[in-house]
This record gives sequence, structure tokens and C-alpha cells, in this order.
Amino acid sequence: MARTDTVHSHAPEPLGVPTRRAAIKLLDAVLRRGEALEAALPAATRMVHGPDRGLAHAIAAETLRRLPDLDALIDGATERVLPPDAKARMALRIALVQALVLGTPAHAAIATVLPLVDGGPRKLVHGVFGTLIRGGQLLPEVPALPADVEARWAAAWGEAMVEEAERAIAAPPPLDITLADPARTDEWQGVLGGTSLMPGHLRLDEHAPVPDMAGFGEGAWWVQDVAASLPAQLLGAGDGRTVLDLCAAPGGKTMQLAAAGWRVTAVDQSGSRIKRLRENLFRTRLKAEVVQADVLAFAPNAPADAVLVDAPCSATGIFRRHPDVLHRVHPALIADLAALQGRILKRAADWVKPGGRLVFATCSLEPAEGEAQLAAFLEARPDFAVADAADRVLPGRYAGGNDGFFVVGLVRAG
Ligand SMILES: C[S@@+](CC[C@H](N)C(=O)[O-])C[C@H]1O[C@@H](n2cnc3c(N)ncnc32)[C@H](O)[C@@H]1O
Repeated sequence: MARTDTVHSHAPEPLGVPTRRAAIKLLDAVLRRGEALEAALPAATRMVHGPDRGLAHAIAAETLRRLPDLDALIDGATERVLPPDAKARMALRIALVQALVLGTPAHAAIATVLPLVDGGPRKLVHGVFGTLIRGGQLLPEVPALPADVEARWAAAWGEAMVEEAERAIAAPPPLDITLADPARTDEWQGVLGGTSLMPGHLRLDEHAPVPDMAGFGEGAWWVQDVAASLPAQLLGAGDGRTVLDLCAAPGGKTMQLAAAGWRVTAVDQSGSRIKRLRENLFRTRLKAEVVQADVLAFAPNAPADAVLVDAPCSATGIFRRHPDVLHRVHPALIADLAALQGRILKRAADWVKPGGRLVFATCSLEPAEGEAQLAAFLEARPDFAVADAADRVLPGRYAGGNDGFFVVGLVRAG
């Protein structure tokens, strides 16, 4: 059979267009398929390299952070409301976020986006973008939350919390780090600067890339929001006692527990995350037994003095760093995750020695993954009682600005 090669004579694509295409693929993965932004990165950015990957990620993340406000601008400038997943809306969102938030010159923001709507709504995108930019339109200083999230959180926590959450989206979150040796907090503050909310913690507003910072390579500290450091702190010093760290990867809490003198068994089902946990232990020279297993199928050799369950959750408490959760987490997903947490907690409870401790944590702002979970657990397990609330270890200078977490410490009857 004869075979002919077809030669395409396309002009090379203008610089920067593949990066914008990748940004739209990322948005599509989150908004239409409900994928986590981080999880969608490898496939969506396959065709872009080096710093352009970071740029595609930044465009998508910033679009997700400001989505309701961007859409309000677009809707104010179009005669007919564009469908949520219309190509024109996607193109306008990323052109506007670049021009209005990321500081891209307007001509570059639109020139790199128009080729993505060639043969389609090019005129509309060009016209709406031009109208908005020429009209000096800006995004509001305080971002809006998606309407469904706003309603859910207002019902759970009140309007004041919603306003605080909205203000929290406006500014990039600081970098919190946990020191392996809390006794050296002053020393490391002298080196790295920043403020310390409690021994073992530093908060930096500005910093070099993490791997280049003093002390990271030698394992003196790791990145961890101060709220995420509270669950392990509830357990205090280990003095050689045993702890099961369930759902442990990438190991923030494993490292804290090992550094505090616990004999840690760290369990997680994800191979790629376990790999990162091992790398973290290697870098910090901390020790833990590492087990790759599904907690629902795993059983420890013996009950432990303490069990920490950092359960898989909706992650709505970390919306500042992962704005995709604001758009892809819906009540059905929250209910599914809450059911999974309940099953994990039920097993974990049996692995606590009489008189031992159980800590349950989720980085969630959904009562179903916190207060309601605890109430159901206490109802089913009268042999457990609440021992600590996180405020026991919260720093005196606690000033907000932290991720949203639910943390409770329980004790099993002796
Ligand atoms: C919130 S993250 C853990 C963060 C970690 N504790 C830390 O401090 O770095 C939840 C973890 O649960 C794991 N996971 C989810 N379902 C699991 C299951 N059934 N068994 C074991 N691990 C699970 C995920 O792979 C993920 O690493």
C-alpha cells in the first residue's frame, strides 16, 4: 500500500500561546472534571517547559482565586451571558487575570489568548477585553467567594467568617515553617527572619525559593502551616512511646512526632506521596517505620500509645493555597469524604491502647468533616472522651492568618 506523508505548513505559534493553552486545560480539569489543580498539572502542562509551567499554573490558580469577580466583569460586558464553559469565557478569564492581577501588559495578555479562539469567538473576546480594559475596570479589592461556598460557610460559621475568608484570598499566604528543634527557634529566626508564633514555628512573608533557603537542605525545618502543626503538638513529647501516624504522607506530622521523641509508624496508601515522605525523612535524618497500605485494609502488629488520623478530606481549609477547592468541592463530595473519615476513625480507635490518645484532624472548614464527625464518634465510642482542644497549644500571640483545620485530641478510658 502506498503511503504519503502529509506536510502541514502551519506558521509557528506565537510565543506564549502554548502556556495559555495549558492554563485553560488546567481550568478545564478543575471546573469541568473536578480534578485537583496540582493533580492536573503534569498532563495539562506537558507541552510547556521550565518557567512557563509555573506561569501556566499561576494563571490558572489566580483565575480560580478571582473567578466570581472575573465572571462578573465578563457578564457586565456581554449582551448574552456566556455559558460557564464557553471558550470565549475561558479565554477572557485568563486574559483579564493576567492584565488585572498578574501585571501582564494588556496587549500581551490578549495577543497570547486570541490564537486560542481562532476560527471561533475571536471578535467577541477581543471586543469584550478591549471594552473592559479601556474602561479602566478593576477587580474588587476584597475577592468574592463562589456563591455556593459563601452560602455554605455563612450557614456554618456566620457572615463575619465569610468576610475573613474573602480577605484571606486577596493576599498570598505567608510561608510557615516547622523547626525540627524548637529550642533553636531564636537562632533560626536570626538566620531566616520572619516572626515566630510559638517555639518551633517561623512565619516568613518574603523568602527565596524553599530549596535555596538556609537550613532546608540540611533538614533543620520543613514547610508546614502553623494550623497543620497543631495535631502532632497535641500529643506532646513521645519519650520513646509508640504512635501510629495514619494517612501520613508527605510526612509533616511524621517528622514532628519523630522529632518529639515518638516511635512512629507512618501509614499511607499513595506510593508517590510515600516517596516524598521517605525523602523528607532522609533530608531531616528523622526515623519512622514507613508502611504503604490502605488504612481500611491495614492492621498494626500491636495497639499504640497514640494514634494520629490526618484524614483525607475536602481540603477546603487550605483554599488560600489551593483555590481549586472553592470550585470543585460540593456537598456530595464532602459527604463521601466524611463517610470515609468515619470508617478510618472507627478502625483507628481500636488501635489505641487503653489510656492512650487519639488525635483526629482534617484541613477542612466543613462541619461534616469536623464537629459532626466527632459527635458521631463519641456517640459510637463511649470509651473515648475529648482530652484537648487545639487551643491548648495555640500560640499566645495567635493572630489569625492560618489555614482552616479541625483538630481534636481524645483519650481512651484506661
Ligand atoms: C491530609 S493528607 C496527609 C498529610 C500528612 N499527614 C502530613 O502531615 O504531611 C491525607 C493523606 O491520606 C492518604 N489516604 C487517603 N485515603 C487513605 C487510605 N484509605 N489509607 C491510607 N492513606 C490514605 C492520602 O494518600 C494522603 O496522603
